[in-house]
Amino acid sequence: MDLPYVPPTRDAALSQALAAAIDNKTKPRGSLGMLETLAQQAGLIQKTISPRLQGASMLVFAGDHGVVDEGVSAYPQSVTWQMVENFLAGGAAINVFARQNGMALHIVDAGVNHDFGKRDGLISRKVGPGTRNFSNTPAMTASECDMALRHGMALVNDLATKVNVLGFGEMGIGNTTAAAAIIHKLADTPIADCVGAGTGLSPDAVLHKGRVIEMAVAHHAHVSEPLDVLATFGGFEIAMMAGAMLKAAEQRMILLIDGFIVTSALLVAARLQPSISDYCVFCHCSDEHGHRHVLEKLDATPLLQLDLRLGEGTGCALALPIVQAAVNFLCEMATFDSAQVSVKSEPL
Ligand SMILES: O=C(O)c1ccc[n+]([C@@H]2O[C@H](COP(=O)([O-])O)[C@@H](O)[C@H]2O)c1
Ligand SMILES: Cc1cc2nc[nH]c2cc1C
Repeated sequence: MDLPYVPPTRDAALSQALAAAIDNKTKPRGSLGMLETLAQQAGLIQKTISPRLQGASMLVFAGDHGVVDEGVSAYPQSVTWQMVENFLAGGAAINVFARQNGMALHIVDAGVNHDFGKRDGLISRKVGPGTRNFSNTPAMTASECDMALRHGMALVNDLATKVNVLGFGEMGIGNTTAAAAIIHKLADTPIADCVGAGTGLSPDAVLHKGRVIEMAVAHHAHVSEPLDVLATFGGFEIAMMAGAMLKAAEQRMILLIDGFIVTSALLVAARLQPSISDYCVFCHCSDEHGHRHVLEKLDATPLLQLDLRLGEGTGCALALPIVQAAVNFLCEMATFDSAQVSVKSEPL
């Protein structure tokens, strides 16, 4: 399959022009901290010293996981479709935060084990009724994985003319187990550092979850290529996100990365197109045990630390105003010249 090419955003001359524009604003040098880094990043992504946010959308991908048969989640699989209904009714946390911050919300059925029928507001891209249990068989076939990636790319193609900021969220009971296995394989992170409580497992149950992953990884010991790892351990929502992310970066959008599961999809994309990280804002560090470790492997500095562990893209919706502030200060703040403020500090 032809995957999108994602070029690095590196541009020494533009970077210098952005730094000069940022330093000319009426503030002590560097005093807007990470907002300055974000302003630089947005400028490099959009190839301009005056980046603009045209609009922001949130894509929430839902999928089910056969590995829940091993008792790896605190909640039953039916919660996946029930939460999709909640998204459609506007009552979930992501609905509240997206509304608050003016993000259009799109809910995608990537592979939920439920027949929703034809529903207003639900984007139906069901690859199958959930993945297979990866303890004893690959979660999906190569062609299912391919289909999920393609759907993700096509969805973003349709959005690319309308918005230039895209948040990624997910819903899927069992998906922290899939994400942990992917991260272990692709970031070479020890299983113990990838496994966490997910929706709220007890410490004993977390140990059991770790053993399930250990045995599955041993069963599929020969698997190592990113797309094979994705097909063997992933979920339809994770694969669709990976495709969507690659297309979004190709289209030079700003990608808002949520928590543990979204980062596992990004890791797959980054193993295929390493420069994709240039386009990513890592919105928060999740309370899920492994997130900190994978962020470190990606050399990513998360914007927020709020002890969230919900998913749904909630971290993206909460971080969006910070990204907006970064772009706004660069475009709207007065310069030392225009405001006639002295550039040099007084000698002490
Ligand atoms: O985003 C995160 O960091 C995160 C951390 C823990 C849990 N979740 C959410 O919880 C669900 C997966 O948890 P689990 O225990 O069923 O694997 C799934 O719907 C995720 O959106 C999300
Ligand atoms: C209720 C509930 C809501 C969620 N949202 C994302 N993952 C979730 C898991 C549960 C269990």
